[in-house]
Amino acid sequence: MGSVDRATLTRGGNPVALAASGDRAAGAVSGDRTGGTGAGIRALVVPHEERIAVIAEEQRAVDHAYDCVERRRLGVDRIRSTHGQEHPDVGLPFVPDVPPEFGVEDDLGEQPLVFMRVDVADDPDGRETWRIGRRAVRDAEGDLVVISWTTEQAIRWMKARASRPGEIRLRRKLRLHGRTVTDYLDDIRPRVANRRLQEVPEAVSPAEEPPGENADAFLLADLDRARDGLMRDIVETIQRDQLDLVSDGRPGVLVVQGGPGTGKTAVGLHRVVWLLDPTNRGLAPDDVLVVGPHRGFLRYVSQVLPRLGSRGVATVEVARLWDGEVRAVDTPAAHLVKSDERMAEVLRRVVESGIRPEAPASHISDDVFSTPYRGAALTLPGAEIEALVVEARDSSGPYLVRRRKFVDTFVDRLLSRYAKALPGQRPDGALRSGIEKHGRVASLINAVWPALNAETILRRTLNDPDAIHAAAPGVLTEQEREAVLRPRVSRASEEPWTLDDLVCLEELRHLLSGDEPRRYRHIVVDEAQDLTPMQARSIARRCPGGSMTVLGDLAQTTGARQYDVWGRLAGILSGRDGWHLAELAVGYRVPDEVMRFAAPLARAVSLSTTVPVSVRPADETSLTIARTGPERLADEALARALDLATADLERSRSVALIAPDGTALLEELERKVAALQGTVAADDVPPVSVLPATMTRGLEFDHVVVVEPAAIAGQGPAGPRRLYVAITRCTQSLTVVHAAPLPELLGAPEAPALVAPEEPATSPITVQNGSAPPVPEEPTISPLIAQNGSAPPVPEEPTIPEENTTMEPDTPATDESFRSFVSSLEERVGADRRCHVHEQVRYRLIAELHGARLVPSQSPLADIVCKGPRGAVLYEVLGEGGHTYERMREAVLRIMEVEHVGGDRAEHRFLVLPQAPEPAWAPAMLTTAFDITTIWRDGTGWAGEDLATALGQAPG
Ligand SMILES: Nc1ncnc2c1ncn2[C@@H]1O[C@H](COP(=O)(O)OP(=O)(O)OP(=O)(O)O)[C@@H](O)[C@H]1O
Repeated sequence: MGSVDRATLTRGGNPVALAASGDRAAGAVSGDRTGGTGAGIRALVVPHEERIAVIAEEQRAVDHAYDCVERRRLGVDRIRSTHGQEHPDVGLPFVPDVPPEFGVEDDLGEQPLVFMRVDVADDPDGRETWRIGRRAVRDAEGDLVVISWTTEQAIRWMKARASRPGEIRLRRKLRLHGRTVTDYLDDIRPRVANRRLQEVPEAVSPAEEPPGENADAFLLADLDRARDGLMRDIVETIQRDQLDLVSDGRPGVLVVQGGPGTGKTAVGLHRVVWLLDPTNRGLAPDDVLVVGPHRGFLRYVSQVLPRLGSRGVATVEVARLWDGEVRAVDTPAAHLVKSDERMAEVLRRVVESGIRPEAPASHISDDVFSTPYRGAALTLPGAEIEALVVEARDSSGPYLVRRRKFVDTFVDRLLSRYAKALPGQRPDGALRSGIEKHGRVASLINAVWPALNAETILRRTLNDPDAIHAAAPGVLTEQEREAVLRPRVSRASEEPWTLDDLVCLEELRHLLSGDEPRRYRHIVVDEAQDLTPMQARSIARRCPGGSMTVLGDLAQTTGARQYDVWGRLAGILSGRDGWHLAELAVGYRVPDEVMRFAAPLARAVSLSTTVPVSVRPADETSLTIARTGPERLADEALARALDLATADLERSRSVALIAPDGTALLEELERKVAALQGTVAADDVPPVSVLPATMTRGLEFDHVVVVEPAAIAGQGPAGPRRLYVAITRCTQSLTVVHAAPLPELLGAPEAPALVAPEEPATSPITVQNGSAPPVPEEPTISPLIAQNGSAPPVPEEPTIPEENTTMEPDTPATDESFRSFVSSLEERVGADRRCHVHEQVRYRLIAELHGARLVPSQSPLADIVCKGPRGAVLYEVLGEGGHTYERMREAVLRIMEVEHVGGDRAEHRFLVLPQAPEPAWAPAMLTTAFDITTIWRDGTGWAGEDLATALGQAPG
């Protein structure tokens, strides 16, 4: 037997590495590092020559694919040259798979053309082996050599589970460096062991692996690569749940909720490519619009679509969707009113109030409008004019279209009376037009139905208290009306238009003339949690078909407005096909340690969202908290950023310094970095960016240094959410440098397990270089963090109201043993809550109960208690692996202990499991024996007995 290169581990039944050649990919694999359960470990020993032979075979196939590309390129060049300079591309439509702008190699950049091989049994096309790549490639006979990853067939194969491979006999992931195959990984293999492979029988659970559990060596290596400030596509390592959303074929709006780094942006961009594929929706590039939060974000994602072969898709920064220049910023109060969809009603009323059916007295005498005109009179009774106005007003259509209707009928009536009075006159177009332009006629028209423009109306609404007060009754409160008023400026050109004003102006143009902005067949909106309702209305107008992909995270809202659930925004955005919500729950960016550090803050800022489980292995260098004096903040942060930027000798690592917006600290950092960059040659400039916290949405860096988080969190109601965004931008490490105490939800100063009050926390800066003054009063850094940078255990969640806790413990203070019992129980409950799965399930249920308009609460002992329409309910939640009978029995005991301490028994008691129980008879057993009911997570919903009671639904 040949030499052994690498063993393969399986997680959840999937082999995760095979025969890697000692590079980082395979080196990254271990059951522990990927957080796996260790179940089903299969050792697979691959002889060296076997590996060489496989790589050689794959290399031949890859070379052939590139040869075909080259052949096609020559063919295209030939066609172009035969059609002359003027119409070089006229014959190209007849060449299969030619991208709109030919040049596959250039489009791909460094990305490999081919990344997967699939062998199938009983293939209807009569072939056994297929290769999947970023583009389709055909050979000289027109046969497919590589199929595009976007085809239905490729997606089905990429999504297949190792435990249910279907027709797949072999699925081989390929790793290439340029055009060279360097490695491969077979994650579905022939069932019959190859005679050259020796397989140790596996003990694999047939249960499907939870999301993220199939993280393989290629994925982990990919996540570890240095970030150069530009996003890359993820087709080679895309995960099943992500691919499901990319290829979701349902009509309507698809809302993708997901915590930081769960791949929402990646999913949105890959979905665009999927939609453009002629075998899927076949949209043209200019049918699609991608809306991003800011220019930096658009730059960051700019390479992804071209690399995937999709050029010509418009991308736009959200604020640029509306015509006009933003000259000012609204006060928070004005912003909240003007961006609310009630503003659309106010504007509608302002516009309609322009129509005044009763002609003013100056135009009417003796109830008749009459004016001399070329030897006769133009006359019409006032009542008739009023009827014409009312009729046009009550018809459908925009203001100016209805005005035209009125003008036409009014002039027609004048004309016909006039023609009768002067029989020699021909009622032709010239006469008609003359009558319409006649001064008194035009003046009456303008008096009853003025020709308005959007700017004039909005200025009046915002400057004139009478206008807004007249339009707002029943829609805006007195205070809200006051909030939008601003002093009048004398010239329209000086009006301080804000972004919300520009959105209102578009709404007004729509009301006035029916003006439609450019329309698209599909719109992707990223960071959509920050859209205002008025912006959402306007975006919906751009997509009358209601086909959109809406990506966001409610916990990352950085604007003044926060949505508890997606329903409100999605309802505005969607059309007749409605909307669907999907959630991504696995994080691919942020290291586990940093995510845990951020988790309490995430839960505090949005109860309804799931904190992602990080697929990136824990690493004790991922998190550093450092305290220094206020005068040294900038220097200390910069020193740390530079250290990080230059620490990795093998590759350049990107670093972001994130500071509170609009502060002297931010300016100081910007100045210092600019000065530094001015002093070194371009090649030596460390890749350090300085960013205000509000400009970090959607971005990522290898290392992030967040400076003075308390100041970020303190910047208005959105501050804590901005801080959450800032601390979740890193792929390698987060450093927090602070002078002020850390915000409670980060440092958790009062969490007893973390703080040793008698021991002043030591700043690592002080310890390391002695440069910072000691800060003896520092109460916020846990010794745990200061010593090893690891994240604290998740502290007790303080945000859920405690009222309604019918089973609040009532400890008899005199009974020492009872107290010890209670504290041991609390400890066990606390330990459970440090399990991600436990907390995911628990918060999901809490969100569900809030959705049912109940007020769930928790205590140090009870996971959830809730007074529902069917009485008080106590829930005991189980974490990872909690679906076994043994764990369920333990949980029953826990319920009894909790009730014993509370001295009360709930009317309903539920066990809440993360997945379906095994064995299936367990719930019935527990109901019969203990009167405890079991429910569990089932995909994105719930299953089990008596769900109506469990989910707080009213009887009947
Ligand atoms: N399946 C995957 N394989 C490799 N990398 C992935 C995968 N999924 C996501 N990533 C990487 O994780 C990082 C985060 O992805 P992305 O920016 O799409 O997340 P997000 O959910 O939009 O994050 P945020 O909400 O913080 O903006 C990116 O570097 C992306 O390339």
